[in-house]
Amino acid sequence: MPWYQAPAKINLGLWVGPRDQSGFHPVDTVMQTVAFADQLYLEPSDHMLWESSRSDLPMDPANLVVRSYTWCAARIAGLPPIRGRLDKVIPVGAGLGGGSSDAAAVIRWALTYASELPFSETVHDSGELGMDVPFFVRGGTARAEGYGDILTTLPPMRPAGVVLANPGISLSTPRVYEAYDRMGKPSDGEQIGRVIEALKTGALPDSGDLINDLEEPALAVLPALREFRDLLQRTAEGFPIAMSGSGPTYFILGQDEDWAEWMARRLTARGVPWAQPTTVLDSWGKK
Ligand SMILES: C[C@@](CO)(OP(=O)(O)O)[C@H](O)COP(=O)(O)OP(=O)(O)OC[C@H]1O[C@@H](n2ccc(N)nc2=O)[C@H](O)[C@@H]1O
Ligand SMILES: Nc1ncnc2c1ncn2[C@@H]1O[C@H](COP(=O)(O)OP(=O)(O)O)[C@@H](O)[C@H]1O
Repeated sequence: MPWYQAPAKINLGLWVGPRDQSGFHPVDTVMQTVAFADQLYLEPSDHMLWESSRSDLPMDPANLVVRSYTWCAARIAGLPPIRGRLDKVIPVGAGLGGGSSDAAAVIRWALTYASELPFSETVHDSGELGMDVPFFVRGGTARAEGYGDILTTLPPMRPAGVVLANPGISLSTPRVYEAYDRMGKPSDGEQIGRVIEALKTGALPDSGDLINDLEEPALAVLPALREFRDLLQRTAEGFPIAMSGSGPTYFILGQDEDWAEWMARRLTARGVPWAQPTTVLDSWGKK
């Protein structure tokens, strides 16, 4: 099957610790894939040929899809050249992990040529391409600790509707981490355990437990985001809401797909530039 889905993710709580000697910040987060996804057409070919649906995201060596192929080719002897096309729908620089997910889709394709490569080791090492990549190779629901490379698979989250809401602006992840360095004070992190407990009982997490230690830094980098967040909170009327990753996308959780479509229409009517209804997605692609 030449089409691979590269789903977006949301962070159901994101604790961030101070930058350490590695130059990175340790994290503790629960990540969840959603059905809203980039599509990648990947098939073996006799020569390399890349295409992108977006002219501002060319398939050059800076593209995570191309970097991921190069990374795989260095590990998998005999990996054939690839004919690949990226149909990009996930907003770029949105905290939804689109680039990392695209990279992981290429790894999933490449692994079909590498039955001798230990899967867990490859998943772990793929963190070299980006902190969220190991999670996306597996997908579903997982806790990511360390620098995203210590993954604990969690039971699939209950089916739920999700609305992704973005102000139409992108945010640079390194800039948000730098703002955290200037102002950051991590939460105590206990909320992550409570999110996991809620998920295990089939409940949606409480808003109060959906902490994100990068939210205040993101608001410092993009002060206009505060007004956007307030509008979303008023419109969400008590449904769990939080910022995903380094932002600026927020997500709101509700019961099902119909609810998500209703909530997205409500947000659009109130002037939200991009409100995307979707659902949670387990690692086998079930909504
Ligand atoms: C914030 C998170 C949470 O899931 O997701 P996104 O908002 O990107 O989706 C991740 O930590 C995004 O990690 P990653 O995908 O590696 O970030 P990139 O955009 O590649 O930016 C990399 C840069 O961010 C900083 N960085 C990243 C991860 C980390 N644990 N500590 C860091 O300090 C470093 O400056 C690094 O050079
Ligand atoms: N295939 C890709 N999709 C999205 N962004 C990419 C891709 N390849 C490289 N990038 C670069 O990666 C950075 C982060 O992208 P993205 O994964 O969309 O954001 P985030 O880390 O906020 O979830 C952007 O600067 C973008 O130019």
